[in-house]
Amino acid sequence: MSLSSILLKRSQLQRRIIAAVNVYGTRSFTTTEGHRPTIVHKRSLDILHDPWFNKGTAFSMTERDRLDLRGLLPPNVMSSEQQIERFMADLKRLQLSARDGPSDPNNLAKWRILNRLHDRNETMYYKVLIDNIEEYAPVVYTPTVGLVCQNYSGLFRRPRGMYFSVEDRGEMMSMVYNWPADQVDMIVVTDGSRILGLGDLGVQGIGIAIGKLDLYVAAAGINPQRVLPVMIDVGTNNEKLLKDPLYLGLQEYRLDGEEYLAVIDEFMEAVFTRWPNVIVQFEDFQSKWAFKLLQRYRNDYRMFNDDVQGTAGVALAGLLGAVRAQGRPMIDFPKMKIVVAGAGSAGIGVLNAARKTMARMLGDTEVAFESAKRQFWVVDANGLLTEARDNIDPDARPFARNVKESERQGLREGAKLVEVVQQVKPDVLLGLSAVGGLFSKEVLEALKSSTSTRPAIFPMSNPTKNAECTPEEAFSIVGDSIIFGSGSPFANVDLGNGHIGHCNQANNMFLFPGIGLGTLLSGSRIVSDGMLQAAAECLASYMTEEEVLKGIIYPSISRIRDITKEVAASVIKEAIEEDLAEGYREMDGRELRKLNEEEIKNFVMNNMWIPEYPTLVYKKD
Ligand SMILES: NC(=O)C1=CN([C@@H]2O[C@H](COP(=O)(O)OP(=O)(O)OC[C@H]3O[C@@H](n4cnc5c(N)ncnc54)[C@H](O)[C@@H]3O)[C@@H](O)[C@H]2O)C=CC1
Ligand SMILES: CC(=O)C(=O)O
Ligand SMILES: [Mg+2]
Repeated sequence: MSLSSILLKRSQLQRRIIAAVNVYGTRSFTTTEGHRPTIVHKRSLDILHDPWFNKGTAFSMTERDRLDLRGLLPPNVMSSEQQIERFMADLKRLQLSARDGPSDPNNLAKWRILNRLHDRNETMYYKVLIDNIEEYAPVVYTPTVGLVCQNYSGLFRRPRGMYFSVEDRGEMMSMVYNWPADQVDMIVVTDGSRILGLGDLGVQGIGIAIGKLDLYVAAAGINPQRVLPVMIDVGTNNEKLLKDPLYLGLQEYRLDGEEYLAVIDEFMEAVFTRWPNVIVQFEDFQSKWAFKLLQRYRNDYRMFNDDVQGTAGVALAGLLGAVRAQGRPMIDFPKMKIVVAGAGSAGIGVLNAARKTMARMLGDTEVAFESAKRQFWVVDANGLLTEARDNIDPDARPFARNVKESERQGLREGAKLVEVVQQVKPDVLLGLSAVGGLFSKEVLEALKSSTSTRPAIFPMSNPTKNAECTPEEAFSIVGDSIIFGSGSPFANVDLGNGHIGHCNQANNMFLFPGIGLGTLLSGSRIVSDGMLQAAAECLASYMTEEEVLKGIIYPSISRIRDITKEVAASVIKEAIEEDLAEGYREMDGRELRKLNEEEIKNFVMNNMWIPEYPTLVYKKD
């Protein structure tokens, strides 16, 4: 369509609006409704990106179908009045200070500025992000992404990603074609049911999928044109959102049981039909579904669950780092006593991975596997988990302590965290409970009697406010020699004696980009346990002895591209060893098998997207 005809169409539209205003006096810009339609020569995202034609969330369902917009907007259709109310509420909120975490009160304002750049110029956005990753990862990712999700109704401007809702049942197979890209490498999908430690945020959880994919681009060099954030809106059980007139999602209770599964099945079938080589990362699904969906799909689709599997690998690397930091060999790992607070998708994932690793180190026998579980004490919302507990969650059952053994240790079913720490004197206290401040003064005091020379404290819950303790609390109460790793970033602590207390970031961001990239480039049809184990081992051995002895057990985020390259190469190597590697593009499985370790790393690096402007030329269709 020529520029002059666009301008003509626009001036026609303008005239019609003016005429409508003249006829109806004070009526708003929706007065074109019911009149002769405006002919547009665009569809899909092109309409949403055109300020003249875009109506955002006000596109009716029939218009969405007519214009190939289905799935490109949150499901709740809003009136123009509601849109303005939402905009004004957000504008007013700007006047309140957007405080998030102790370190930076302006993070939400920074997010808005970065988000506007993201909408205008993706290359520049990613260049800014990559070049300043240490400063802006906490803005596009945890902790600020949590605040963004909580305020998403107000922050929503230009849609990003796809929304599949209950209302789309039976339509998903065709809807996926509304997405403009013929190639999609990476999807991050959430149903919004457990966003970080913030609970059920419904459709607003799309922010977490966007934030994770930002790291896929920044860390793994996945081409931003080939990523797709997805929100599956099956309702919400968040009472506040159910009553909020400005909420963008479906205002009904969450679907459950077979009906829920049918929606996720339909989504998986649709995306793998259009993009057979895509990798789907499941993110922030409530535990109840996280494990079930993983078991349901992992043998048939290229998918993994980041909270269960990515977190497990990162925690395992931290646990092994804690052994090394004591100057002990890694093989001492099976002797560690570990208290885990939180038995949800993340906690159970960590427990399973750590137990398996211990068993492998002890000879990989049934007996070793059985005895390894005795190294763990699990405390959830109901206290210490023992076999005396009613209705134990099947995924947690293997870690329930024997009642008699516990009594001998002075512990009973439901014992408080502080009692468990007092009696067990653990080497490691790890939190995945989502309860801010759970590692209270009393708990940390109790940890002073740890039998370890360097107790490790991992308050891994996100965002910052949900961390089980701060580094200041941990170092000041337990002592200068501790190892500290938190899910969200904290600044190092000045210990006041010329020494620095190092704050590691124990976050799955060090693994998921490499797992995704390695799977993509290996061409494996599944993400195997071996590939995940290889990723974790690579991270565990990445730090030098000297760094580890200083308490630095994870890399700085400024090295995230390098660690991601290493992790991806390990994943590819393992896929080759397991005979799963089918290759990527011109590098088919046979060629891939010929590469040595260095060549695999070069192959990975050469396939990482870098933010540079390409030269553009125009060619008529
Ligand atoms: N650092 C990282 O890379 C990651 C951190 N996480 C964080 O882990 C947290 C938990 O995630 P999920 O396991 O998926 O959540 P979840 O809701 O499935 O599990 C939470 C668990 O904590 C327990 N809990 C609640 N109150 C407790 C208390 N007072 N004492 C001890 N345990 C208590 C619950 O019983 C439940 O077992 C979230 O904050 C999330 O942000 C999750 C994945 C990765
Ligand atoms: C980091 C992450 O995946 C979470 O907190 O859920
Ligand atoms: Mg997560």
